[in-house]
Amino acid sequence: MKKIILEDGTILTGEGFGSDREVFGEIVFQTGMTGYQEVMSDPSYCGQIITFTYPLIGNYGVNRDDFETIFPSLFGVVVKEHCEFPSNFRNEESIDSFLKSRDIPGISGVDTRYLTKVIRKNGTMKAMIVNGDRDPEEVLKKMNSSDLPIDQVPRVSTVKPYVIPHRGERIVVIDYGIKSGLLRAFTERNCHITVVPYNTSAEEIMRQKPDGVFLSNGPGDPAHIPEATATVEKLIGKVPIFGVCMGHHIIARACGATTSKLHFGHRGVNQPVFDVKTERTYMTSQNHGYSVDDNSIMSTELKVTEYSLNDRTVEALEHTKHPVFSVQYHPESTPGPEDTGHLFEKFLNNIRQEKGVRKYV
Ligand SMILES: NC(=O)CC[C@H](N)C(=O)O
Repeated sequence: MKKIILEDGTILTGEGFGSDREVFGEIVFQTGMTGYQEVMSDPSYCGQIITFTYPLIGNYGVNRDDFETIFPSLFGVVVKEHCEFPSNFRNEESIDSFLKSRDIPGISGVDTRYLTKVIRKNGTMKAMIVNGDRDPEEVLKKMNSSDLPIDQVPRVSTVKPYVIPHRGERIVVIDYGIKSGLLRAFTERNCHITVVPYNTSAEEIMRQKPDGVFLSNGPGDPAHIPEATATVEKLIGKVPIFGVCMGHHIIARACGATTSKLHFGHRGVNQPVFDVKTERTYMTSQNHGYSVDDNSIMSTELKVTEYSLNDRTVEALEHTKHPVFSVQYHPESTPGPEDTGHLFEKFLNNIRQEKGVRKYV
């Protein structure tokens, strides 16, 4: 028997699966009905324990193709039921065996509907998955005196630069914890990619003579990587820039806007966003716990171009003077809808316009 114990005193019991280790992290919920493999391997979940709201997880197994990173960094998994005998032509292993091999603990048999309501009401918070015989009072005491990690980006960013060669546009990707899906979006478009660590200087980036700079997704609070903001501040006006999720936060902060923590975040694959110029609604894939403060945009050179239809939070920004834009959501999907894949073409168009070359069609 295992227990999941929340900072607010909520205790739920279940059966352990995956690694047998005890774990401490931030409890969040994810509402996607499919895509658990991509979610479990998305580096933006580093430091978090994910509650899947869909009641059956693992039914189509885990395959070799759908990983978003080689070394998953999420801290734990909470499910209603995990499937022990997956069935799919791509299936290679069960999520139990996958989580065991990566030393990530899970707990099943939990009333995830109730747990999600608790998180929705009280916000994301500290939590521990522990063995059933542990004294909850002791666990709570330990939890209250421990801090959640703040070094997630250094943990998941690449340590050394690497190149994915191609003949197309030369893109420097700043890696705050990049998903493979984003790299694939660029390689599919024949871009020559140089991936650099999160703390690479603006001078070093410009030395690569990039046609454009892409700022990736990544875990944790953007305020914890001030060096990234300082770098992007220097790059704005020198080169076209596109940012996604953490990259969106960094662009906002580099332009003088502020970011803050959401009560329970957006994590799922059917998050509607509204484009104020075209009046179109897009379904998007999202995974974030922070957002850009709308009222901080007025005093910057940015404008808000899209809003969330769920809670009116800022979903996209555009610079009014330079070819710099960003989105809060994931245009690469994986998992989720592909409504906004055209944003990669928009970035390449910005690059070609800067270079005076014909438009990308
Ligand atoms: N997916 C992301 O890049 C998430 C950005 C940031 N870590 C947040 O939680 O808001």
